[in-house]
Amino acid sequence: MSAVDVALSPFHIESGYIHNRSESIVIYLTVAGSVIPMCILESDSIASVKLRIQTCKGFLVKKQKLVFEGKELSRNNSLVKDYGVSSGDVLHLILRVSNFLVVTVESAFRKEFEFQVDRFRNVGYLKQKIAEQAKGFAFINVEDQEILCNGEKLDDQRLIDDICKNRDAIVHLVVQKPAQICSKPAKRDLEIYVDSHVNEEGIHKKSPNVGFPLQPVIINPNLKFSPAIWSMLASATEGLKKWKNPIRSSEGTGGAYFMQHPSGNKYVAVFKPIDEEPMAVNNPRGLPPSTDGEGLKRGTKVGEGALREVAAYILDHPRTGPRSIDGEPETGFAGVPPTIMAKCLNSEFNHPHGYDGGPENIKVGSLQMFVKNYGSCEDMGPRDFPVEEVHKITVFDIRTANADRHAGNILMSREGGRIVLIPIDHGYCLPENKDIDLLSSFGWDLSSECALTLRISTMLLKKGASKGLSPFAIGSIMCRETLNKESVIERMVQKAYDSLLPGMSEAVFLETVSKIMDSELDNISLRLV
Ligand SMILES: Nc1ncnc2c1ncn2[C@@H]1O[C@H](COP(=O)(O)OP(=O)(O)OP(=O)(O)O)[C@@H](O)[C@H]1O
Repeated sequence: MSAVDVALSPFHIESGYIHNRSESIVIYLTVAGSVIPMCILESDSIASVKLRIQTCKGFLVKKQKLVFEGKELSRNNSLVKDYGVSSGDVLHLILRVSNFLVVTVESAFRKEFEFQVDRFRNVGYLKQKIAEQAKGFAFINVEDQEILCNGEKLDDQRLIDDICKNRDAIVHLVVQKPAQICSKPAKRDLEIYVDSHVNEEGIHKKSPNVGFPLQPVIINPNLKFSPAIWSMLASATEGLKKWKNPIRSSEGTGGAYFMQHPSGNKYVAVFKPIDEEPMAVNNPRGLPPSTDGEGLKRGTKVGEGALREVAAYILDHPRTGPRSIDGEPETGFAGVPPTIMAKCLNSEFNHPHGYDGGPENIKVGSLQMFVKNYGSCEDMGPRDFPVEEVHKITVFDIRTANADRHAGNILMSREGGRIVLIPIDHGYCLPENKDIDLLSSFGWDLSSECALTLRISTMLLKKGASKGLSPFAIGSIMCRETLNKESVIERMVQKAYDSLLPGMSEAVFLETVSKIMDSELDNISLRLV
């Protein structure tokens, strides 16, 4: 049964589940265009609600994101009532679904090989992958392959997602010529079993691509891009010219598009348009637009995600120090992939009000280099992760007060057999702290508030490390234990703010934070000994 099938039937209220009827409430889950009533208790934790969704609907807990009134219910230990959810409320369920399908190639007698393929690729691409994968035991040219489904020959342009939508699919591969080079007996007919995972996405739109060169948004004309960034831009532009359209990722809460290499064989970049961010007007996941401008996470603003993505790359200093304006070296300490601001015009982006190729259809967003990976850290236990790889990301997250780090936002790659972790998705770094927000009365505007967050986070990282605190201990200082209990860092900042006299400068404020932090960290170190 597919995700879409299960989403259509309402939840049954199991006998025995509702112990205290006075506390029970009915909420409505919206998922993949359907609305599902669900009976829960106000005292249920978010974790248990997600577990019930998994039990009743089959969506894995780790693939679920629940959103209520524009805020993600991200704290699994918090209760439904902590988030102010009450009877009759509507919760949005966002599912993170893998883009990849497992393709198994079998001969009449046994399994031959297995590989992964993106569900939004076409049959022509599947043939290329088969030719590549089959090299070890037989030589199968792309042009000699015919792929059939239910006796019908499949056109090269047909999307793989179309073939196995909502179900596993078995297609037949017929190789026209006998294999020419083979280490094992040649196979004339191979059966391909395509294992389809759930898919909540709609049908991939095929519409004409009005050519428009992808362009970097240049704010400082003195800034030079590194050769790697130019090459990413050139490949993605060439790909668009060759009608290799952007492909929307089935993962994530916003619109994220894979920009293709001109060969159509690989991705070169990920483009995230500003107007498709979570809670933005053209969000393709059906999340309602923000009513107060605040994003999915506290302290972030809708439409600033792309800027934060670019900021994350710039702030990820190389080991030698801050990157110079000529863009070199391109890799920073934590390995955030090179990211720039860009604009692009393409019909494949989400245009709910229509597409005519006019200037109003141009999208501005972050363009990040695509990193070849073997999935995210969600797909693997942490035991094999090198400690320094974990620490480099911890250091980056503490400095930028990143509000959205989870295993799904760290990709896994390999360099010479060693696991390398790549941090992605930095749309929620440098949040404005609500308490620091109060400081705007002293004349600090948005950008200086973000800068202040960065300064205080960096101060905490430096002082914490010099006092021998572990990354976990430092990270805990920045996290709230419960939804409504301020974190230790929030309390320190509040204390400094309370002791400020009108008219005092930012330098004096930071000096006060520094003193408070020293004494708090000494206490924490003593408690940990
Ligand atoms: N630089 C990259 N290289 C390779 N794949 C990437 C890269 N950036 C993003 N992706 C892929 O695209 C998917 C969607 O991106 P991402 O998670 O950043 O989107 P989002 O809408 O901001 O997500 P979220 O809901 O987690 O905030 C990711 O799951 C990942 O598989």
